[in-house]
Amino acid sequence: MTQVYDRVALIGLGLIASSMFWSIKRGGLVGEVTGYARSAETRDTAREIGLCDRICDTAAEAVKDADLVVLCVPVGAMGAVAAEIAPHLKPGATISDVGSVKQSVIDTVGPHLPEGVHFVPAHPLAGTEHSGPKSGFAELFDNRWCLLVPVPNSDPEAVAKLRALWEGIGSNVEEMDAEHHDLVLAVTSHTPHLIAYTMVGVADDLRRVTDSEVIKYSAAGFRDFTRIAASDPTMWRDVFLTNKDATLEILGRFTEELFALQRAIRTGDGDMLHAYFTRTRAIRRGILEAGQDVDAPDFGRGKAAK
Ligand SMILES: NC(=O)C1=CN([C@@H]2O[C@H](COP(=O)(O)OP(=O)(O)OC[C@H]3O[C@@H](n4cnc5c(N)ncnc54)[C@H](O)[C@@H]3O)[C@@H](O)[C@H]2O)C=CC1
Ligand SMILES: O=C(O)C(=O)Cc1ccc(O)cc1
Repeated sequence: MTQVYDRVALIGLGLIASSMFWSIKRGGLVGEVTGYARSAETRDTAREIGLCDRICDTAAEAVKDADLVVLCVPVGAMGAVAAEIAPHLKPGATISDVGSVKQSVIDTVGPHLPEGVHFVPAHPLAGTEHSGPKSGFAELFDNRWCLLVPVPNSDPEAVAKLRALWEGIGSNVEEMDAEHHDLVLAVTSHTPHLIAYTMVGVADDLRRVTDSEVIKYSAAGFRDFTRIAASDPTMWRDVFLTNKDATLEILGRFTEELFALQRAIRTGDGDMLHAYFTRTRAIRRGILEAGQDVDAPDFGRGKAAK
């Protein structure tokens, strides 16, 4: 595979940054990858496991001379990290991110960036419930979507290079505007996570069902909820605080539908329930016929998947 960038800096060394590093290495896509994490413990762990070609003790040192800087921290921390690194960015460098919400990143990172630095926000639609520098693996992004969300003045050449990197990493790349991205993700990822958190909370509150019974008798649906509800609390707090409007919009629609189903159960309206479940079954079958494997444990699997 051909090299896309000479030097890339990864800021925040968790699941996404570590997976990016291993897949960049697998593909020989970058000359040198530097890394920075704010905690000394994370930097030590990264050095121990060979994560990044060089781990730096300051963000300034990590981004110095980097052609691409990728912010891999929770969405709520993006602005502060951008302010810290901005004075040290190389003129002509590209700055990107992997945050799950895009308008907030554009609003909080954009104002800190100096003239001559290209800003191309991005979001890989792949992840797990695990976090930290040891949780990454090279195959995470294979055949998954990565959405690029260029800002109005994003340089087309900078966008094309970032696209080449994500394609080299194994993803299918598409471009989308931030508002649309945040609404789509509220439907496909953010609200489902909130529902999983709620369902696990409800089971935990049910004193009649002991923990061991919940685990012993949990069928696949509830198990999937517990996996999703084990996701990183800081990351998901930030997702809901920053994608507030779209999540509330989808949640409003969700509760309306839930009340309609609740009413059908109370009144014994079997026809309504049957018609509803027939419609939702057709949606899933439609997804499968379109060639998308929705059995994957996460949302947003790419077209090329089996
Ligand atoms: N976990 C997932 O499934 C996915 C996550 N994302 C996005 O990727 C980004 C990173 O997520 P993960 O790698 O999963 O998280 P993680 O929790 O594994 O790693 C986050 C890293 O950021 C650092 N960090 C946290 N707060 C910070 C702050 N205030 N200043 C500087 N560094 C800070 C942490 O120490 C850690 O090194 C988030 O914005 C998330 O929304 C995107 C796709 C999937
Ligand atoms: O683990 C799962 O089920 C996921 O949904 C992974 C995920 C989490 C957050 C994202 O922004 C994108 C993908």
